[in-house]
Amino acid sequence: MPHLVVDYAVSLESQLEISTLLLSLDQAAIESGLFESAAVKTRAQGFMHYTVAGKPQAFVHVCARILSGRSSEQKLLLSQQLLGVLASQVPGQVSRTVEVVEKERSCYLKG
Ligand SMILES: O=C(O)C/C(=C\C=C(/O)C(=O)O)C(=O)O
Repeated sequence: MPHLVVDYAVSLESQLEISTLLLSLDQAAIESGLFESAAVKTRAQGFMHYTVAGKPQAFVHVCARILSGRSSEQKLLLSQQLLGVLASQVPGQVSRTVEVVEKERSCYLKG
């Protein structure tokens, strides 16, 4: 399954419902047209200690772990759609970042 793994500053929990954010990211991944809706997995982990540029600024980072073989354009579109969710749902002075990481198709196993 494509895995959407969200790291975030726990301070955001006072302004943001993380479960809602995960549902929106899940929806954006499906709308990218790259995945079966049943395949997308999301999870989030809050961090208490963090810095951005040496300051304790809040952050949210999404790592999309997808099977290898998509084009650069497809991966960029996915990143843009996920970042759009962060831009619309995460308020304030927050570092918002997205990356796409490929899982090697030949050794991705399911049990
Ligand atoms: O294997 C599948 O087709 C579905 C799947 C993972 C798919 C991706 O990660 C992807 O399409 O990038 C799965 O784990 O079942």
